[in-house]
Amino acid sequence: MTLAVQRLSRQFAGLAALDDVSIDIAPGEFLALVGPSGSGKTTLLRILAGLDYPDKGGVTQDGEDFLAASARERNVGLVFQHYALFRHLTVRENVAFGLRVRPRKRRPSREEIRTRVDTLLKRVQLGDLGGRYPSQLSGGQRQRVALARALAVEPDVLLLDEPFGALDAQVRTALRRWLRELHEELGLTTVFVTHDQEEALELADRVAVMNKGRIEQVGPPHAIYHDPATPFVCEFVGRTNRIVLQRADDAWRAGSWSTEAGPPGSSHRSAVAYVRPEHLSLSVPDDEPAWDARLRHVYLAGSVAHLDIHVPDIDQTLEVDIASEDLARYDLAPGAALRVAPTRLIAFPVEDGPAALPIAGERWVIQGPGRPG
Ligand SMILES: Nc1ncnc2c1ncn2[C@@H]1O[C@H](COP(=O)(O)OP(=O)(O)OP(=O)(O)O)[C@@H](O)[C@H]1O
Repeated sequence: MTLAVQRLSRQFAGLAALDDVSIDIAPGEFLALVGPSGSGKTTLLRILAGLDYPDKGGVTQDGEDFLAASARERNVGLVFQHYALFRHLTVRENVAFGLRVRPRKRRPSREEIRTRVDTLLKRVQLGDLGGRYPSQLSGGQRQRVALARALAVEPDVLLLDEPFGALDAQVRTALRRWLRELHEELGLTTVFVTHDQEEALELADRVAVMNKGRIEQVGPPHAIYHDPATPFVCEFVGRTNRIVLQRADDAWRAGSWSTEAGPPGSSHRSAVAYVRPEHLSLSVPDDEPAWDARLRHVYLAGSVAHLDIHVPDIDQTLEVDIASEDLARYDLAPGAALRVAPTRLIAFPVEDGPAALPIAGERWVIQGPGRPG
C-alpha cells in the first residue's frame, strides 16, 4: 500500500513547519527523514501518525483518504525517542498492551496474545526478560521493548522518531543494524526520523533531506551522498569542503588551481563548489594544476586518516581523508609541504552580487583534475 503525501503544509504561529511537502512512500520501503532541528521531520511523522493535521494538502493510502481515518484505524506502530513504556507493567504486559485494549470483537484470545508476545520478545532478543519492569532494563533494551510493543498490533506502517536518540554511540550502531534486519524480515513500510545523517545513509532505502519545512532532495543513500542536488544537501550530508570558483575566460579558477570544465553555454562568473575530503588528491602529476598546501594536523581514525591542510593561495583549511596506511607513503608529518587538487567537485553557479545566491536548478559536476564530468 503506497502512502502518497501530497502538498502538505502546516503552520505554527505563522511559521511553516511543513511547506508544500509531497512524497510517495512505497510498500515495504524504509524511508529516512533527515534534516536539522526544526526542519519539519517530526511534524510530518505526527501527521502520518494521526497526532496532528495539516492546514493544506492530504495523504492517501492506495487512493483512499488516509487522514480521514483515526489514529487507531490507520494501523501504524509508533516509537519515540523517549520510551513511553508503562513503568508499572512488566515487559510482557507492555508488549501485550495494544492487543489487550482492543475492542472485544478484534481482541485476540489470551492464549493468542501470549504466543504473539513470546514470538515478539524472541524477535527483539528479549525472550528472557519478559518478567522485568522497565526500570530494570538498559536504554537499548527499553527501546527494543517499545519496538516490540509497536509491532504487536501488526501495523502496516512503522513510524520511528529518533528511536535511538538517547542511546550511546555503540548501542545505537548495534541497534540500527538490528532494526534494518528486522525491517527486511517483516517487510513493513518504515518511516524513520533522525537528525543523524550517517544513521539515515546506513539504514534507509531512500533518504529525504528536509530543510525549513521542505524536502530538498529525496533519493537512495548513494545518490544523496554522491550527487547532492543543492548546496544545503552538500553541506548537511557527509563532510565537505566549500570552495569559491571564479571564471577566467574558459577556465574556472580557485587560486592556482583551475579547470576548463564548466556548464556549456554558462555565462556565470562565480560558483560555489563542494569537494568531499576523499576527493582531494595528494598525488597530483606535475603538469596538472594544484594548490601548494601545508599539513596542519593528522587525526587518525582507524583505517582512515583525517588531515587538515592549509592552502595559503585560497586562504582556507581543507579536510582531506586518506587511507591510514598512506600516511607513511606520503611522509606526512605536520608541517609537510603538499600539492593537492580536487578530483571531483559539485559546483553551483551563483548570482553576481554580494549575496551570491545559488541559481536554482543549475549545477555541474567536475570529475578528475581539469576534466569535465
Ligand atoms: N506544537 C507546536 N507548536 C508550535 N510550534 C511547533 C509545534 N510543533 C512544531 N513546531 C515548530 O515547527 C517547526 C518544525 O518542528 P519539527 O518538530 O517538525 O522539527 P524537527 O525537524 O522534527 O526538529 P527536531 O530534530 O529538533 O525534532 C519548528 O520550528 C517547531 O518549533
